[in-house]
Amino acid sequence: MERNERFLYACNRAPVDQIPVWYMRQAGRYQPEYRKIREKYSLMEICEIPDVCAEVTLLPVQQLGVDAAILFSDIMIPIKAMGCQVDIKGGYGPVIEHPIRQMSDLQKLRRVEPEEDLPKTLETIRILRRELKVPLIGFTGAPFTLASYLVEGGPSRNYLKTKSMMFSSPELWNALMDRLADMVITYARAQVEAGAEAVQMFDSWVGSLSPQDYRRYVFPTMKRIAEGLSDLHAPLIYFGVNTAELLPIWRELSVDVIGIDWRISIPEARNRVGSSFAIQGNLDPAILLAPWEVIEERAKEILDQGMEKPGFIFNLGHGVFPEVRVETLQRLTEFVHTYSSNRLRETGRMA
Ligand SMILES: O=C(O)CCc1c2[nH]c(c1CC(=O)O)Cc1[nH]c(c(CC(=O)O)c1CCC(=O)O)Cc1[nH]c(c(CC(=O)O)c1CCC(=O)O)Cc1[nH]c(c(CCC(=O)O)c1CC(=O)O)C2
Repeated sequence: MERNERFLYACNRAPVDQIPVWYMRQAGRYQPEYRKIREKYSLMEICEIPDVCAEVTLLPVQQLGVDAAILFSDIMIPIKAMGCQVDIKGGYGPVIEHPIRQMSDLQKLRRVEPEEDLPKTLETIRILRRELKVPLIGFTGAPFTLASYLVEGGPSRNYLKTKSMMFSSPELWNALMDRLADMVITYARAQVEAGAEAVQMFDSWVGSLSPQDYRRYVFPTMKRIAEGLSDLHAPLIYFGVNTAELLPIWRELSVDVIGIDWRISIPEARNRVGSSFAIQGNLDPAILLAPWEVIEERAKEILDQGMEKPGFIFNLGHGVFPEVRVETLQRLTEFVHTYSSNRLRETGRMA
């Protein structure tokens, strides 16, 4: 089986000869080469220069030998394209100059026309499609997580302003979610048309909601997005942090892959979502700072559980920390491939 096939086979729950692996934030600050590029350009500038953005995206594919590339971008890039002033402050995160707090603020978020509003992103994808030997994953933030930045004005611990809007002004909340959902659908589709072969929706902070509130305030929007993208010929991955209690609801969404963090085991995640999804995850990224023996033991555990059923993609439970060494991820990638191909062969489950 070719290196370029494994990731998409696993997304579709088809048997593979070794477990595919990629890492959230696989291009970024932990790489000396990225830090060097950042001396010259800001994150936003990298995303605006297709050659540089493609180079940054390609770097971990060449360096680590992962089975998929993820477009180098940020969840806030399309928000900027919607006309909202966004700045990304180093070591802090996205900052919104005029947060969305009332109905009239929604005018700041116009409908996106990707070919006009995000031409550099689409051009980057077209370059990557020509240069990559593995599939390219496009991505977008999901409405709750995007709304949390838009309403809070920046990163938050408790999402108090976001939840206040949700609970106290449901009409405004629904209008905001609707507008973001339209963007997600249009943007995901444009990325696939430009050459992305899968799309991951980052709902990083949705685990801050109870299952009842997720059901009431977020699920209808996610259902509309998943249905709106059901004709996309590219697997849809839905990821969030701390979502163990939400998985029984995610079961009702027509996505292909569910991304989980380290707070739930793979067998338990499979119990909760059922057998019609592939699973992606879920090494605690903090473990990458531990001695290799610890990393290997945990990776083995995850692979043994993941390989129990077809449809498993090795990843972290969240993004790579800037403190991680490149060599650690190189060694881990090699380990995932060799250990899983040996085990799949021994157990007769190899494609
Ligand atoms: O804590 C917060 O709320 C702010 C987080 C933050 C965001 N952009 C940011 C920061 C500052 C920072 O990472 O230090 C700013 C940001 N985005 C990114 C980087 C590069 C890096 O982490 O070293 C950085 C650091 C900026 C820098 O270079 O100085 C790039 C980025 N954003 C994102 C991705 C997609 C991915 O993870 O694979 C990627 C990487 C794509 C790739 O590997 O090619 C998506 C993103 N941006 C963001 C979020 C929200 C949640 C989170 O960060 O964990 C998410 C989704 C997620 O990771 O769960 C918001």
